[in-house]
Amino acid sequence: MFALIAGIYSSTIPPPLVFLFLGLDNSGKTSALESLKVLHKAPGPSIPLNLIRPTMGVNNATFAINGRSLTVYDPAGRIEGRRMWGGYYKESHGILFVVEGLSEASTGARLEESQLVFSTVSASVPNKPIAIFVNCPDLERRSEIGKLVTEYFRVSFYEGRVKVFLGDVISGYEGKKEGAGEAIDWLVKMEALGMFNDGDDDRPK
Ligand SMILES: Nc1nc2c(ncn2[C@@H]2O[C@H](COP(=O)(O)OP(=O)(O)OP(=O)(O)O)[C@@H](O)[C@H]2O)c(=O)[nH]1
Ligand SMILES: [Mg+2]
Repeated sequence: MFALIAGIYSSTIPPPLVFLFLGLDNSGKTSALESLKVLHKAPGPSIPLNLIRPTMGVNNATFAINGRSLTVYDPAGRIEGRRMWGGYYKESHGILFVVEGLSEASTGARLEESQLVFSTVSASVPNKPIAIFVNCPDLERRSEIGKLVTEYFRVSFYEGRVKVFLGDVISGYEGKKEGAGEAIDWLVKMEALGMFNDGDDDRPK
């Protein structure tokens, strides 16, 4: 009887959504994750911004947004770490791609490398939503850098599958839904609407 009730109960609870945080090393993936844990009151401690170190391997966290449970994987962004990214594509419902929007990092080789990595990721997951979070603490230059990334990453080419969000991670730590917070809400909404669902049967529904 207990097994029957437990079975009925578990069949009414949707499995967690899975989101993958990608982007170059030092772009702010782990900071974004930790700020989202604060914003959404995730169980357990969150790491303060000044104690976050480069990721070796993969971080993960599970928390809820509007009652829907979600799991985030946050792998290392270094070149060696990028090799493991592909192992998470299939089970992911969407991707949050972080671009470092510091003035000096948003031009030249770093932006070029970020765009190249982004285009490889978007080609590898052709039917899943990708939120680009431009992590730009410089409020005055934020919209200019956001426009630059939008054009350079050819966001309009993706016809709604890719969307840019501007902000920094401090706002999440302060409980404000801006940048990464809005990006993750958009990913949840895209999944709820069944947008860009590639019908991958192995992925949790
Ligand atoms: N002040 C400030 N510092 C930030 C912000 N975002 C990231 N940082 C800092 O930037 C550094 C790199 O951030 P991480 O979150 O470790 O970057 P990552 O993308 O996870 O890097 P890897 O783990 O190496 O792939 C950390 O020292 C953060 O404290 C921000 O919005 N404001
Ligand atoms: Mg990290």
